[in-house]
Amino acid sequence: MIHIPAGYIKNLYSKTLTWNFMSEPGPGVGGRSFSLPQGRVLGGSSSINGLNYVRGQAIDYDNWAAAGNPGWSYADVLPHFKRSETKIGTGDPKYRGKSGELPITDLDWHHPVSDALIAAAEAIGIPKNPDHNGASQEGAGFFQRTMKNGWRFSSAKAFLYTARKRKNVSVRTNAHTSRILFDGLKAVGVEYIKGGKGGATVQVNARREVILSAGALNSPKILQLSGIGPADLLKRHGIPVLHDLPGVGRNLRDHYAVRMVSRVAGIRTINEMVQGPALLVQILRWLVGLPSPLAISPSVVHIFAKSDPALDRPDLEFACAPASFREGVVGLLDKQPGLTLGVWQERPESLGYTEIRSRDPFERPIIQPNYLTHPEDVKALLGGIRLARQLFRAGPLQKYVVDETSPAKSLETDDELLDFARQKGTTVYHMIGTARMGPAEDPDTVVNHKLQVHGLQNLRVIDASIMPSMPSANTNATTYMIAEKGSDMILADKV
Ligand SMILES: Cc1cc2nc3c(=O)[nH]c(=O)nc-3n(C[C@H](O)[C@H](O)[C@H](O)COP(=O)(O)OP(=O)(O)OC[C@H]3O[C@@H](n4cnc5c(N)ncnc54)[C@H](O)[C@@H]3O)c2cc1C
Repeated sequence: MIHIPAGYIKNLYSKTLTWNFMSEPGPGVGGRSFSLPQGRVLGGSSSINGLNYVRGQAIDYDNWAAAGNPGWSYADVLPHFKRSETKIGTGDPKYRGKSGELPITDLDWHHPVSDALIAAAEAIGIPKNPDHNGASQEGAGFFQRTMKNGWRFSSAKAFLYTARKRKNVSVRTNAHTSRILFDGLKAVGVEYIKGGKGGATVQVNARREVILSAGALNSPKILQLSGIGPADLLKRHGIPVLHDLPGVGRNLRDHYAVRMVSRVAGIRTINEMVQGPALLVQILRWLVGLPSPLAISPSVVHIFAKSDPALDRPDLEFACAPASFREGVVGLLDKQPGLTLGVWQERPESLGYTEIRSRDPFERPIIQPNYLTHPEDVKALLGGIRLARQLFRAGPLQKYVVDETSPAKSLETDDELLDFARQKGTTVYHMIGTARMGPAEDPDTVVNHKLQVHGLQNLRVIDASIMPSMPSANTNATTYMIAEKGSDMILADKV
Protein backbone atom coordinates (compact mmCIF):
# COMPACT_ATOMS: atom_id res chain seq x y z
CA MET A 1 0.00 0.00 0.00
CA ILE A 2 2.95 2.37 0.61
CA HIS A 3 3.67 2.78 -3.07
CA ILE A 4 0.10 3.53 -4.18
CA PRO A 5 -0.74 7.19 -3.55
CA ALA A 6 -4.35 6.33 -2.60
CA GLY A 7 -3.03 4.12 0.23
CA TYR A 8 -2.30 7.32 2.21
CA ILE A 9 -5.23 7.19 4.63
CA LYS A 10 -4.91 3.46 5.26
CA ASN A 11 -1.19 3.79 6.00
CA LEU A 12 -1.79 6.61 8.51
CA TYR A 13 -3.46 4.21 10.90
CA SER A 14 -1.15 1.26 10.31
CA LYS A 15 0.42 -0.07 13.51
CA THR A 16 3.36 -1.56 11.62
CA LEU A 17 4.15 1.25 9.16
CA THR A 18 4.06 4.11 11.66
CA TRP A 19 5.33 5.01 15.11
CA ASN A 20 1.76 5.65 16.29
CA PHE A 21 2.56 8.60 18.53
CA MET A 22 -0.11 10.75 20.22
CA SER A 23 -0.03 14.37 21.29
CA GLU A 24 -0.87 15.41 24.85
CA PRO A 25 -4.25 17.14 25.38
CA GLY A 26 -3.82 20.64 23.92
CA PRO A 27 -4.83 23.77 25.87
CA GLY A 28 -5.63 25.62 22.60
CA VAL A 29 -7.66 22.82 21.02
CA GLY A 30 -10.28 22.01 23.60
CA GLY A 31 -8.08 19.54 25.46
CA ARG A 32 -8.00 17.18 22.48
CA SER A 33 -5.14 14.80 21.60
CA PHE A 34 -4.13 13.86 18.07
CA SER A 35 -2.64 10.84 16.44
CA LEU A 36 0.83 11.88 15.23
CA PRO A 37 2.04 9.04 13.01
CA GLN A 38 5.60 9.09 11.72
CA GLY A 39 6.82 6.72 9.01
CA ARG A 40 8.48 3.62 10.47
CA VAL A 41 9.74 2.12 7.24
CA LEU A 42 12.57 2.76 4.81
CA GLY A 43 11.92 6.25 3.52
CA GLY A 44 10.47 7.32 6.88
CA SER A 45 7.52 9.70 6.68
CA SER A 46 8.14 10.27 2.96
CA SER A 47 6.79 6.72 2.53
CA ILE A 48 3.45 7.56 4.16
CA ASN A 49 3.06 11.29 3.58
CA GLY A 50 0.64 13.33 1.49
CA LEU A 51 3.09 13.57 -1.46
CA ASN A 52 2.85 17.33 -1.93
CA TYR A 53 6.13 18.98 -2.84
CA VAL A 54 6.32 22.57 -1.56
CA ARG A 55 9.53 24.50 -0.95
CA GLY A 56 8.33 27.63 0.82
CA GLN A 57 9.24 31.27 0.29
CA ALA A 58 12.71 32.68 -0.40
CA ILE A 59 12.54 34.91 2.67
CA ASP A 60 12.03 31.88 4.97
CA TYR A 61 15.61 30.85 4.28
CA ASP A 62 16.99 34.40 4.30
CA ASN A 63 15.55 34.58 7.83
CA TRP A 64 17.33 31.34 8.79
CA ALA A 65 20.63 32.87 7.64
CA ALA A 66 19.88 36.16 9.42
CA ALA A 67 19.30 34.22 12.66
CA GLY A 68 23.00 33.31 12.73
CA ASN A 69 23.18 30.43 10.26
CA PRO A 70 25.67 31.34 7.52
CA GLY A 71 25.16 29.38 4.30
CA TRP A 72 21.37 28.96 4.71
CA SER A 73 20.01 31.96 2.76
CA TYR A 74 17.72 31.27 -0.20
CA ALA A 75 20.56 31.86 -2.65
CA ASP A 76 22.58 29.28 -0.70
CA VAL A 77 19.88 26.61 -0.47
CA LEU A 78 18.29 26.93 -3.92
CA PRO A 79 21.01 24.79 -5.60
CA HIS A 80 20.30 22.04 -3.05
CA PHE A 81 16.57 22.12 -3.70
CA LYS A 82 17.32 21.86 -7.41
CA ARG A 83 19.89 19.12 -7.05
CA SER A 84 17.57 16.52 -5.52
CA GLU A 85 14.75 16.86 -8.04
CA THR A 86 13.91 16.08 -11.61
CA LYS A 87 10.98 18.34 -12.36
CA ILE A 88 9.03 16.53 -15.04
CA GLY A 89 7.21 18.85 -17.44
CA THR A 90 7.56 22.60 -17.38
CA GLY A 91 9.68 24.60 -14.93
CA ASP A 92 11.99 27.60 -15.07
CA PRO A 93 15.56 26.20 -14.94
CA LYS A 94 16.51 29.09 -12.68
CA TYR A 95 14.47 27.41 -9.95
CA ARG A 96 13.87 23.82 -11.06
CA GLY A 97 16.20 20.84 -11.27
CA LYS A 98 16.24 18.42 -14.18
CA SER A 99 18.63 15.69 -13.15
CA GLY A 100 18.03 14.80 -9.49
CA GLU A 101 16.93 11.44 -8.10
CA LEU A 102 13.49 12.63 -6.94
CA PRO A 103 10.83 12.96 -9.66
CA ILE A 104 8.40 15.83 -9.18
CA THR A 105 5.29 15.75 -11.33
CA ASP A 106 2.37 18.02 -12.06
CA LEU A 107 -1.18 16.84 -11.53
CA ASP A 108 -2.55 14.81 -14.46
CA TRP A 109 -6.07 14.26 -13.06
CA HIS A 110 -8.27 17.29 -13.43
CA HIS A 111 -11.75 17.82 -12.06
CA PRO A 112 -14.17 20.64 -12.98
CA VAL A 113 -14.65 21.58 -9.30
CA SER A 114 -10.87 21.98 -8.90
CA ASP A 115 -10.80 24.24 -11.96
CA ALA A 116 -13.77 26.22 -10.60
CA LEU A 117 -11.97 26.66 -7.27
CA ILE A 118 -8.91 28.13 -8.97
CA ALA A 119 -11.25 30.43 -10.94
CA ALA A 120 -12.95 31.36 -7.65
CA ALA A 121 -9.58 32.34 -6.23
CA GLU A 122 -8.94 34.53 -9.26
CA ALA A 123 -12.39 36.08 -8.85
CA ILE A 124 -11.49 37.26 -5.34
CA GLY A 125 -8.09 38.60 -6.39
CA ILE A 126 -5.76 35.62 -5.85
CA PRO A 127 -3.85 35.07 -9.11
CA LYS A 128 -3.18 31.75 -10.79
CA ASN A 129 0.33 30.48 -10.16
CA PRO A 130 1.55 27.68 -12.43
CA ASP A 131 4.62 26.94 -10.27
CA HIS A 132 4.40 27.43 -6.50
CA ASN A 133 8.04 26.30 -6.32
CA GLY A 134 9.25 28.89 -8.83
CA ALA A 135 9.81 32.62 -8.61
CA SER A 136 6.92 33.24 -6.20
CA GLN A 137 4.70 31.06 -4.07
CA GLU A 138 1.66 33.32 -3.94
CA GLY A 139 -1.46 32.29 -5.84
CA ALA A 140 -3.62 29.30 -6.75
CA GLY A 141 -2.87 26.21 -8.79
CA PHE A 142 -2.29 22.48 -8.60
CA PHE A 143 0.09 20.87 -6.11
CA GLN A 144 3.25 19.24 -7.43
CA ARG A 145 3.83 15.73 -6.15
CA THR A 146 6.62 13.27 -5.26
CA MET A 147 5.13 10.74 -7.64
CA LYS A 148 5.74 9.32 -11.11
CA ASN A 149 3.63 7.15 -13.43
CA GLY A 150 1.05 6.70 -10.70
CA TRP A 151 3.53 5.50 -8.03
CA ARG A 152 4.81 7.24 -4.87
CA PHE A 153 8.47 8.21 -4.81
CA SER A 154 9.67 8.11 -1.21
CA SER A 155 13.23 8.99 -0.20
CA ALA A 156 13.92 5.23 -0.11
CA LYS A 157 12.77 4.76 -3.69
CA ALA A 158 14.42 7.91 -5.01
CA PHE A 159 17.75 7.72 -3.19
CA LEU A 160 18.30 4.67 -0.99
CA TYR A 161 17.50 1.85 -3.42
CA THR A 162 20.34 3.03 -5.65
CA ALA A 163 22.73 3.99 -2.86
CA ARG A 164 22.40 0.65 -1.04
CA LYS A 165 24.01 -1.11 -4.01
CA ARG A 166 27.29 0.60 -3.05
CA LYS A 167 29.80 -1.38 -1.02
CA ASN A 168 29.97 1.29 1.68
CA VAL A 169 26.21 1.27 2.40
CA SER A 170 24.66 -1.28 4.74
CA VAL A 171 20.97 -1.11 5.64
CA ARG A 172 19.78 -2.84 8.81
CA THR A 173 16.04 -3.15 9.28
CA ASN A 174 14.18 -4.19 12.45
CA ALA A 175 16.84 -2.24 14.30
CA HIS A 176 15.59 0.11 17.05
CA THR A 177 18.28 2.66 17.90
CA SER A 178 18.42 3.01 21.68
CA ARG A 179 21.30 5.43 22.17
CA ILE A 180 24.39 7.05 20.75
CA LEU A 181 27.72 5.78 22.11
CA PHE A 182 30.37 8.21 23.36
CA ASP A 183 34.01 8.28 24.31
CA GLY A 184 33.98 11.35 26.53
CA LEU A 185 32.22 14.00 24.43
CA LYS A 186 33.03 12.30 21.13
CA ALA A 187 30.34 10.21 19.43
CA VAL A 188 31.83 6.85 18.50
CA GLY A 189 28.86 4.73 17.46
CA VAL A 190 25.26 3.73 18.05
CA GLU A 191 23.51 1.00 19.95
CA TYR A 192 20.38 -0.67 18.62
CA ILE A 193 18.06 -3.45 19.68
CA LYS A 194 17.38 -6.06 17.07
CA GLY A 195 13.84 -7.26 16.39
CA GLY A 196 11.93 -5.29 19.04
CA LYS A 197 11.75 -5.14 22.83
CA GLY A 198 13.79 -7.89 24.47
CA GLY A 199 15.88 -8.39 21.32
CA ALA A 200 19.65 -8.56 21.18
CA THR A 201 21.61 -5.36 21.79
CA VAL A 202 24.03 -4.56 18.98
CA GLN A 203 26.70 -1.86 18.91
CA VAL A 204 28.04 -0.31 15.71
CA ASN A 205 31.23 1.73 15.72
CA ALA A 206 31.55 4.91 13.66
CA ARG A 207 34.82 5.45 11.82
CA ARG A 208 34.23 9.18 11.34
CA GLU A 209 30.98 10.54 12.68
CA VAL A 210 27.44 9.65 13.70
CA ILE A 211 24.56 11.17 11.73
CA LEU A 212 21.20 11.25 13.47
CA SER A 213 18.20 11.38 11.08
CA ALA A 214 15.32 9.93 13.05
CA GLY A 215 12.88 12.80 12.48
CA ALA A 216 11.59 15.65 14.65
CA LEU A 217 10.06 13.37 17.30
CA ASN A 218 12.57 10.52 17.41
CA SER A 219 15.85 12.44 17.03
CA PRO A 220 15.37 14.42 20.27
CA LYS A 221 14.25 11.21 21.97
CA ILE A 222 17.48 9.42 20.98
CA LEU A 223 19.54 12.43 22.07
CA GLN A 224 17.81 12.52 25.44
CA LEU A 225 18.20 8.76 25.92
CA SER A 226 21.91 9.30 25.22
CA GLY A 227 22.28 11.87 27.99
CA ILE A 228 22.03 14.97 25.77
CA GLY A 229 19.23 17.36 26.66
CA PRO A 230 17.81 19.42 29.54
CA ALA A 231 19.74 18.23 32.63
CA ASP A 232 16.68 18.31 34.92
CA LEU A 233 14.71 16.07 32.53
CA LEU A 234 17.56 13.57 32.22
CA LYS A 235 18.11 13.45 35.98
CA ARG A 236 14.37 12.91 36.56
CA HIS A 237 14.66 9.74 34.48
CA GLY A 238 17.94 8.58 35.99
CA ILE A 239 19.94 9.17 32.81
CA PRO A 240 23.53 10.33 33.43
CA VAL A 241 23.93 13.83 31.95
CA LEU A 242 26.56 13.73 29.24
CA HIS A 243 25.79 17.22 28.00
CA ASP A 244 23.22 19.68 29.33
CA LEU A 245 21.56 21.04 26.18
CA PRO A 246 18.20 22.62 27.10
CA GLY A 247 17.03 23.03 23.46
CA VAL A 248 16.78 19.28 22.78
CA GLY A 249 13.05 18.59 22.34
CA ARG A 250 12.02 22.27 22.69
CA ASN A 251 10.76 24.55 19.88
CA LEU A 252 8.42 21.95 18.45
CA ARG A 253 6.24 23.46 15.74
CA ASP A 254 3.57 21.93 13.53
CA HIS A 255 0.88 23.12 11.14
CA TYR A 256 -2.65 23.04 12.56
CA ALA A 257 -5.36 22.92 9.90
CA VAL A 258 -9.07 23.46 9.76
CA ARG A 259 -11.07 21.64 7.10
CA MET A 260 -14.01 23.57 5.67
CA VAL A 261 -16.54 21.51 3.73
CA SER A 262 -19.24 22.33 1.18
CA ARG A 263 -21.84 20.05 -0.26
CA VAL A 264 -21.58 19.99 -4.06
CA ALA A 265 -24.29 19.08 -6.59
CA GLY A 266 -24.60 18.29 -10.30
CA ILE A 267 -21.27 16.46 -10.50
CA ARG A 268 -19.53 13.39 -9.09
CA THR A 269 -16.59 14.08 -6.82
CA ILE A 270 -13.90 11.73 -5.50
CA ASN A 271 -16.37 10.64 -2.80
CA GLU A 272 -18.49 8.67 -5.24
CA MET A 273 -15.70 7.80 -7.66
CA VAL A 274 -13.76 5.62 -5.24
CA GLN A 275 -16.56 3.90 -3.35
CA GLY A 276 -18.63 0.86 -4.39
CA PRO A 277 -18.45 -0.50 -7.96
CA ALA A 278 -17.07 2.85 -9.27
CA LEU A 279 -13.81 2.05 -7.48
CA LEU A 280 -13.21 -0.89 -9.85
CA VAL A 281 -13.24 1.50 -12.80
CA GLN A 282 -10.66 3.71 -11.12
CA ILE A 283 -8.47 0.71 -10.25
CA LEU A 284 -8.54 -0.35 -13.90
CA ARG A 285 -7.68 3.17 -15.04
CA TRP A 286 -4.77 3.29 -12.59
CA LEU A 287 -3.55 -0.15 -13.70
CA VAL A 288 -3.40 0.88 -17.36
CA GLY A 289 -1.73 4.19 -16.50
CA LEU A 290 -4.70 6.51 -17.14
CA PRO A 291 -5.29 9.53 -14.85
CA SER A 292 -7.19 8.35 -11.78
CA PRO A 293 -7.98 9.66 -8.29
CA LEU A 294 -6.01 6.66 -6.98
CA ALA A 295 -2.83 8.33 -8.20
CA ILE A 296 -3.20 11.81 -6.79
CA SER A 297 -2.06 13.41 -3.57
CA PRO A 298 -4.88 13.77 -0.99
CA SER A 299 -4.93 17.54 -1.70
CA VAL A 300 -4.88 18.64 -5.32
CA VAL A 301 -5.39 22.41 -5.34
CA HIS A 302 -3.19 24.83 -3.44
CA ILE A 303 -3.90 28.45 -2.61
CA PHE A 304 -1.17 30.52 -0.97
CA ALA A 305 -2.80 33.72 0.23
CA LYS A 306 -2.75 36.47 2.84
CA SER A 307 -5.02 36.43 5.88
CA ASP A 308 -4.85 40.23 5.79
CA PRO A 309 -4.32 42.25 2.58
CA ALA A 310 -1.91 44.51 4.48
CA LEU A 311 0.63 41.66 4.77
CA ASP A 312 3.61 41.70 2.42
CA ARG A 313 3.56 37.95 1.76
CA PRO A 314 1.19 34.98 2.07
CA ASP A 315 0.72 33.53 5.53
CA LEU A 316 -1.92 30.93 4.63
CA GLU A 317 -1.76 27.65 2.78
CA PHE A 318 -4.95 26.06 1.51
CA ALA A 319 -4.90 22.37 0.58
CA CYS A 320 -8.09 21.50 -1.27
CA ALA A 321 -9.78 18.56 -2.95
CA PRO A 322 -13.11 17.74 -4.61
CA ALA A 323 -13.78 15.27 -1.80
CA SER A 324 -14.94 15.30 1.82
CA PHE A 325 -14.76 13.14 4.91
CA ARG A 326 -17.78 12.29 7.03
CA GLU A 327 -18.18 14.75 9.89
CA GLY A 328 -15.54 14.02 12.51
CA VAL A 329 -14.10 10.90 10.79
CA VAL A 330 -10.80 11.50 8.99
CA GLY A 331 -10.41 8.82 6.34
CA LEU A 332 -14.06 7.91 5.76
CA LEU A 333 -15.40 9.62 2.64
CA ASP A 334 -18.88 11.13 2.47
CA LYS A 335 -21.48 9.37 0.34
CA GLN A 336 -22.56 12.63 -1.33
CA PRO A 337 -20.36 14.92 -3.45
CA GLY A 338 -18.21 17.34 -1.46
CA LEU A 339 -15.48 19.95 -1.64
CA THR A 340 -12.93 20.47 1.15
CA LEU A 341 -10.74 23.49 1.71
CA GLY A 342 -8.15 22.78 4.39
CA VAL A 343 -6.34 25.88 5.62
CA TRP A 344 -3.45 26.49 7.99
CA GLN A 345 -1.20 29.33 9.01
CA GLU A 346 2.08 28.87 7.16
CA ARG A 347 4.48 29.97 9.90
CA PRO A 348 2.99 29.10 13.29
CA GLU A 349 4.37 30.78 16.39
CA SER A 350 2.85 28.37 18.91
CA LEU A 351 5.74 26.44 20.43
CA GLY A 352 5.57 22.97 21.90
CA TYR A 353 7.98 20.35 23.16
CA THR A 354 8.71 16.66 23.21
CA GLU A 355 10.46 14.68 25.93
CA ILE A 356 11.06 11.11 26.94
CA ARG A 357 8.47 9.51 29.18
CA SER A 358 11.02 7.16 30.69
CA ARG A 359 14.45 5.72 29.94
CA ASP A 360 12.82 2.84 28.03
CA PRO A 361 13.66 3.35 24.32
CA PHE A 362 10.44 1.58 23.33
CA GLU A 363 8.17 3.96 25.23
CA ARG A 364 6.41 6.66 23.23
CA PRO A 365 7.63 10.20 23.97
CA ILE A 366 5.51 12.97 25.50
CA ILE A 367 4.54 15.34 22.65
CA GLN A 368 2.87 18.68 23.35
CA PRO A 369 2.56 20.82 20.19
CA ASN A 370 0.55 23.54 21.97
CA TYR A 371 -1.50 24.20 18.84
CA LEU A 372 -3.29 27.57 18.64
CA THR A 373 -1.80 28.98 21.80
CA HIS A 374 -0.15 32.00 20.14
CA PRO A 375 -2.42 34.99 19.31
CA GLU A 376 -0.82 35.40 15.85
CA ASP A 377 -1.80 31.82 14.96
CA VAL A 378 -5.36 32.44 16.08
CA LYS A 379 -5.61 35.66 14.06
CA ALA A 380 -4.22 34.11 10.88
CA LEU A 381 -6.43 31.02 11.09
CA LEU A 382 -9.54 33.13 11.57
CA GLY A 383 -8.52 35.10 8.46
CA GLY A 384 -8.13 31.78 6.63
CA ILE A 385 -11.59 30.55 7.64
CA ARG A 386 -13.16 33.79 6.42
CA LEU A 387 -11.22 33.58 3.16
CA ALA A 388 -12.40 30.00 2.62
CA ARG A 389 -15.97 31.21 2.98
CA GLN A 390 -15.32 33.90 0.38
CA LEU A 391 -14.02 31.21 -1.97
CA PHE A 392 -17.06 28.95 -1.45
CA ARG A 393 -19.29 31.93 -2.24
CA ALA A 394 -17.34 33.28 -5.24
CA GLY A 395 -19.01 33.22 -8.68
CA PRO A 396 -17.19 30.32 -10.38
CA LEU A 397 -18.09 27.87 -7.59
CA GLN A 398 -21.77 28.84 -7.49
CA LYS A 399 -22.48 26.31 -10.22
CA TYR A 400 -21.53 23.51 -7.82
CA VAL A 401 -21.70 24.57 -4.16
CA VAL A 402 -25.17 24.04 -2.70
CA ASP A 403 -24.49 24.26 1.03
CA GLU A 404 -21.68 24.97 3.48
CA THR A 405 -21.75 22.12 5.96
CA SER A 406 -18.65 22.72 8.06
CA PRO A 407 -18.57 25.15 9.71
CA ALA A 408 -22.33 25.67 9.62
CA LYS A 409 -23.32 28.96 8.01
CA SER A 410 -24.93 30.00 11.31
CA LEU A 411 -21.45 30.37 12.87
CA GLU A 412 -20.43 33.93 12.13
CA THR A 413 -18.67 35.75 14.93
CA ASP A 414 -14.92 35.43 15.58
CA ASP A 415 -15.67 33.59 18.82
CA GLU A 416 -17.91 31.07 17.09
CA LEU A 417 -15.43 30.45 14.28
CA LEU A 418 -12.53 30.21 16.68
CA ASP A 419 -14.43 27.71 18.77
CA PHE A 420 -15.03 25.70 15.58
CA ALA A 421 -11.29 25.86 14.79
CA ARG A 422 -10.33 24.72 18.28
CA GLN A 423 -12.84 21.86 18.30
CA LYS A 424 -12.50 20.59 14.73
CA GLY A 425 -8.97 21.37 13.54
CA THR A 426 -6.20 18.84 13.33
CA THR A 427 -2.50 18.31 12.65
CA VAL A 428 -1.02 18.32 9.14
CA TYR A 429 1.94 16.24 10.39
CA HIS A 430 4.69 18.81 9.79
CA MET A 431 6.71 18.53 13.01
CA ILE A 432 9.98 20.47 13.08
CA GLY A 433 12.40 22.39 15.31
CA THR A 434 13.24 20.03 18.17
CA ALA A 435 17.01 20.12 17.51
CA ARG A 436 17.00 23.66 16.25
CA MET A 437 19.94 25.08 14.27
CA GLY A 438 21.53 28.30 15.53
CA PRO A 439 24.59 29.80 17.16
CA ALA A 440 25.84 28.22 20.39
CA GLU A 441 25.26 31.51 22.28
CA ASP A 442 21.52 30.95 21.87
CA PRO A 443 20.70 28.48 24.68
CA ASP A 444 17.69 27.18 22.77
CA THR A 445 19.64 25.81 19.83
CA VAL A 446 21.05 22.31 19.42
CA VAL A 447 23.14 22.25 16.23
CA ASN A 448 25.37 24.81 14.53
CA HIS A 449 25.11 25.87 10.89
CA LYS A 450 27.10 22.76 9.95
CA LEU A 451 24.47 20.66 11.72
CA GLN A 452 26.96 19.55 14.41
CA VAL A 453 25.58 19.21 17.92
CA HIS A 454 26.86 22.02 20.14
CA GLY A 455 29.47 21.01 22.67
CA LEU A 456 30.01 17.50 21.27
CA GLN A 457 32.28 16.01 18.62
CA ASN A 458 31.47 13.81 15.64
CA LEU A 459 27.69 14.07 15.95
CA ARG A 460 25.37 15.74 13.46
CA VAL A 461 21.59 15.89 13.19
CA ILE A 462 20.32 15.98 9.61
CA ASP A 463 16.53 15.94 9.43
CA ALA A 464 13.43 18.08 9.98
CA SER A 465 14.29 18.69 13.63
CA ILE A 466 17.05 21.18 12.78
CA MET A 467 14.70 23.71 11.12
CA PRO A 468 15.06 26.96 13.13
CA SER A 469 11.56 28.09 12.17
CA MET A 470 8.73 26.77 10.05
CA PRO A 471 9.21 27.32 6.32
CA SER A 472 6.06 28.47 4.52
CA ALA A 473 5.63 24.92 3.30
CA ASN A 474 4.84 21.29 3.88
CA THR A 475 8.14 20.09 5.26
CA ASN A 476 9.36 17.27 3.04
CA ALA A 477 11.01 19.37 0.29
CA THR A 478 12.89 21.39 2.92
CA THR A 479 14.04 18.16 4.58
CA TYR A 480 15.43 16.93 1.25
CA MET A 481 17.26 20.25 0.87
CA ILE A 482 18.72 19.88 4.39
CA ALA A 483 19.86 16.36 3.53
CA GLU A 484 21.54 17.55 0.32
CA LYS A 485 23.32 20.33 2.18
CA GLY A 486 24.23 18.05 5.06
CA SER A 487 25.79 15.51 2.69
CA ASP A 488 28.01 18.25 1.24
CA MET A 489 29.11 19.20 4.75
CA ILE A 490 29.97 15.61 5.65
CA LEU A 491 32.05 15.27 2.48
CA ALA A 492 33.73 18.64 3.00
CA ASP A 493 34.85 17.63 6.50
CA LYS A 494 36.19 14.25 5.35
CA VAL A 495 39.80 13.88 6.42
C1 LIG B 1 1.08 11.60 7.56
C2 LIG B 1 2.07 12.60 7.05
C3 LIG B 1 1.75 13.38 5.94
C4 LIG B 1 2.66 14.32 5.47
N1 LIG B 1 2.40 14.96 4.30
C5 LIG B 1 3.36 15.74 3.74
C6 LIG B 1 3.20 16.28 2.44
O1 LIG B 1 2.22 16.05 1.75
N2 LIG B 1 4.20 17.08 1.97
C7 LIG B 1 5.31 17.35 2.70
O2 LIG B 1 6.17 18.12 2.23
N3 LIG B 1 5.49 16.84 3.92
C8 LIG B 1 4.57 16.01 4.44
N4 LIG B 1 4.79 15.42 5.65
C9 LIG B 1 6.03 15.73 6.38
C10 LIG B 1 7.27 15.07 5.80
O3 LIG B 1 7.00 13.75 5.39
C11 LIG B 1 8.36 15.11 6.85
O4 LIG B 1 8.64 16.46 7.16
C12 LIG B 1 9.65 14.45 6.43
O5 LIG B 1 9.45 13.12 6.03
C13 LIG B 1 10.63 14.51 7.61
O6 LIG B 1 11.76 13.76 7.30
P1 LIG B 1 12.76 13.30 8.45
O7 LIG B 1 13.90 12.64 7.76
O8 LIG B 1 13.01 14.42 9.35
O9 LIG B 1 11.95 12.22 9.32
P2 LIG B 1 11.22 10.89 8.88
O10 LIG B 1 10.83 10.98 7.45
O11 LIG B 1 10.15 10.65 9.87
O12 LIG B 1 12.34 9.75 8.97
C14 LIG B 1 12.85 9.29 10.18
C15 LIG B 1 13.32 7.85 10.01
O13 LIG B 1 14.03 7.45 11.19
C16 LIG B 1 13.53 6.20 11.63
N5 LIG B 1 13.69 6.12 13.09
C17 LIG B 1 13.17 6.93 14.03
N6 LIG B 1 13.53 6.51 15.26
C18 LIG B 1 14.27 5.42 15.11
C19 LIG B 1 14.93 4.53 16.00
N7 LIG B 1 14.89 4.71 17.33
N8 LIG B 1 15.63 3.49 15.48
C20 LIG B 1 15.68 3.30 14.13
N9 LIG B 1 15.07 4.11 13.23
C21 LIG B 1 14.39 5.15 13.72
C22 LIG B 1 12.06 6.23 11.21
O14 LIG B 1 11.52 4.92 11.20
C23 LIG B 1 12.17 6.87 9.84
O15 LIG B 1 12.49 5.90 8.88
C24 LIG B 1 3.90 14.50 6.15
C25 LIG B 1 4.21 13.71 7.27
C26 LIG B 1 3.32 12.76 7.71
C27 LIG B 1 3.69 11.91 8.90
